[in-house]
Amino acid sequence: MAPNMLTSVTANSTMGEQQRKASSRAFVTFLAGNGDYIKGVVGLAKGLRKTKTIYPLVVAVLPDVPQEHRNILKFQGCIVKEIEPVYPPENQTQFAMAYYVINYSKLRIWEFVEYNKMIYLDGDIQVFANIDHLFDLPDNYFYAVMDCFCEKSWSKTSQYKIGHCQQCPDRVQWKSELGPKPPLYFNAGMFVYEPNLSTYYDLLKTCQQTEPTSFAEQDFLNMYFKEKYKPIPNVYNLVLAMLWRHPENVELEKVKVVHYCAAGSKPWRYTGKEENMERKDIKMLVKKWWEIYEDEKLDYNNGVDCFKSALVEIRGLKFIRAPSAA
Ligand SMILES: O=c1ccn([C@@H]2O[C@H](COP(=O)(O)OP(=O)(O)O[C@H]3O[C@H](CO)[C@H](O)[C@H](O)[C@H]3O)[C@@H](O)[C@H]2O)c(=O)[nH]1
Ligand SMILES: O[C@H]1[C@H](O)[C@@H](O)[C@H](O)[C@@H](O)[C@H]1O
Ligand SMILES: [Mn+2]
Repeated sequence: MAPNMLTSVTANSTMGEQQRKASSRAFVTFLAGNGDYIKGVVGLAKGLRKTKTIYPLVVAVLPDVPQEHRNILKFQGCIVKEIEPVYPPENQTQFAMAYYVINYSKLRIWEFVEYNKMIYLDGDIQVFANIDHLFDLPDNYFYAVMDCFCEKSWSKTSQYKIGHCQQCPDRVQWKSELGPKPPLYFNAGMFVYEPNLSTYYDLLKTCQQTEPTSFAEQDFLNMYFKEKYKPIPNVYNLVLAMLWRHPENVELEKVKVVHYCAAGSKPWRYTGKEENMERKDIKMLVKKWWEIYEDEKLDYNNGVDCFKSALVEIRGLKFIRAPSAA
């Protein structure tokens, strides 16, 4: 007898509850341009599937993402939503990376009010263990992982210049002559938030009244949400530089979410030549990303999965596993 049997069950409250939650929550990522970040997003979609999340992945795409790439995303089960770019006010700022200017467009994800709660993940993130429980954190906060200030990308900041990092605040303490101690600062590659139209309009308005700075929308979001920010453990967004800057703060075997943001660490561009990239732990994490990206079993199976979800949606049907040898 076939191991998987389709069995009709009356929708019970647990299932109804599950479906209600699943339709009001989603992961969301952001894609711009026709370059290779599409690979990151495909890898992320497959990684999330591997964790057996019950939530979909929405991809907010800028108009410059080609149709062919949008089709690949749909084929991977993603919900593709086009957003308009957001431009910051003009000034002379040199962003830490010139392309960070496009990241202001991320502010559009507050507009996705068909969802009550979302988890934003950068395209250069991989999720190795289920994080659905983060959707159950109390509402009205902004949850994210604290950043590290020790890499060269921070060289223009006072923190970097004096050697102060919030990951080990006692090594070099903040100097009061530099002004009041800055509030905790999060990395904006991963956060839990609630879409909301009044927040959305206010974000856009405030953004237009705020001078752009090195870390673009990441600096802006830190400023905007400083009262609502609640740090969560770094297992939910391991910024790779933590491995060599603050190894005492990392328990690698417990890490659920890896952010390949260090220079040279994007798995689809990895050569191993840049500083720190020859490390064993980095090689291992890059390999793990590739194993997910190349695993065909993790591709969204249009034939079977679409059929299953349509039935569950329409008829309240549920799949149960029949005894293997009846
Ligand atoms: O050509 C590009 C460049 C970026 N992205 C998207 O934008 C995200 C952010 O870019 P990076 O991941 O390269 O940026 P970092 O991780 O170095 O940057 C960090 O700082 C940035 C400051 O703008 C953002 O806040 C970003 O989310 C945060 O993780 C990518 O993951 C990807 O989803 C694209 O789609 N195409
Ligand atoms: O957004 C940046 C980026 O990801 C950098 O690579 C990293 O050095 C930073 O800590 C982070 O804030
Ligand atoms: Mn990133």
